[in-house]
Amino acid sequence: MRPAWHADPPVPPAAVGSGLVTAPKTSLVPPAEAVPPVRHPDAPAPGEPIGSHYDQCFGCGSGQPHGLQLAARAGDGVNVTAEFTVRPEHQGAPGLAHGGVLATALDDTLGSLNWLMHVISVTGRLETDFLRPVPVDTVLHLDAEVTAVHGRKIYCTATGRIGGPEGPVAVRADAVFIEVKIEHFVNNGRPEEIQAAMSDPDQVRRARAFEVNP
Ligand SMILES: CCCCC/C=C\C/C=C\C/C=C\C/C=C\CCCC(=O)SCCNC(=O)CCNC(=O)[C@H](O)C(C)(C)COP(=O)(O)OP(=O)(O)OC[C@H]1O[C@@H](n2cnc3c(N)ncnc32)[C@H](O)[C@@H]1OP(=O)(O)O
Repeated sequence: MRPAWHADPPVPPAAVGSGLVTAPKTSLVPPAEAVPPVRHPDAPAPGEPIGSHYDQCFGCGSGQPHGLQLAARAGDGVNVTAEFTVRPEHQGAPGLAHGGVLATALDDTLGSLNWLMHVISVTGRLETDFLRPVPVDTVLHLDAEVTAVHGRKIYCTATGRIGGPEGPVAVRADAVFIEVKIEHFVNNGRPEEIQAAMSDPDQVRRARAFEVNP
């Protein structure tokens, strides 16, 4: 007799309801009608630290002891640089950074481009290439830039180098971020954290920085 777990006949997969799951993926190559990004007049000056958008952010928040504590600085275009030191808590294999952690470093660096355009956006697609292993204690030198904008879609790219800011590329990513309103967070975040964020004057000031967007 066949064991109970042996399905007969094979069951077809359930229909997926979400349009996003069944829709073709947005290309990471900007369409011909895309326009170059514009540096906002109130963007941080070149070299200025950008600071964290949220102190509990796993990527850049100072309130996350196991987080990446990423420190980004504005570039002179619509670009940023950042450093991340791989710590033992970031391992995937013995002595090596976890790939997901490296993807987080790229993602968060790309997220800090929001401050250069004064647009709030979230990651829609992130495609990552892992080119070299990254040992614990390595400083990952990141840079990210917006390449084009099309409607709410922000096309951007990031690299992470090891052995110095001009060292070999260990990881890279292409991404599409999607512009959202502050309500995206207020309506979707867990109420406890949203309440705490809204009662924190520093957090409110950071969110307000995005309100004026000519
Ligand atoms: C007071 C409280 C304050 C709290 C907040 C504090 C500070 C705020 C300031 C800054 C913080 C901002 C960001 C954080 C920064 C860094 C962290 C690192 C980045 C992240 O870690 S962030 C988290 C991961 N991320 C998500 O959690 C997204 C989940 N997702 C969704 O929430 C929706 O899915 C959404 C909104 C993405 C889209 O939904 P939607 O309904 O608005 O979009 P819609 O369908 O209208 O599409 C419009 C056009 O975007 C294209 N499009 C849509 N989705 C796409 C996709 N996935 N890929 C490629 N293209 C896509 C369509 O194809 C169409 O294109 P077209 O116009 O050409 O037709």
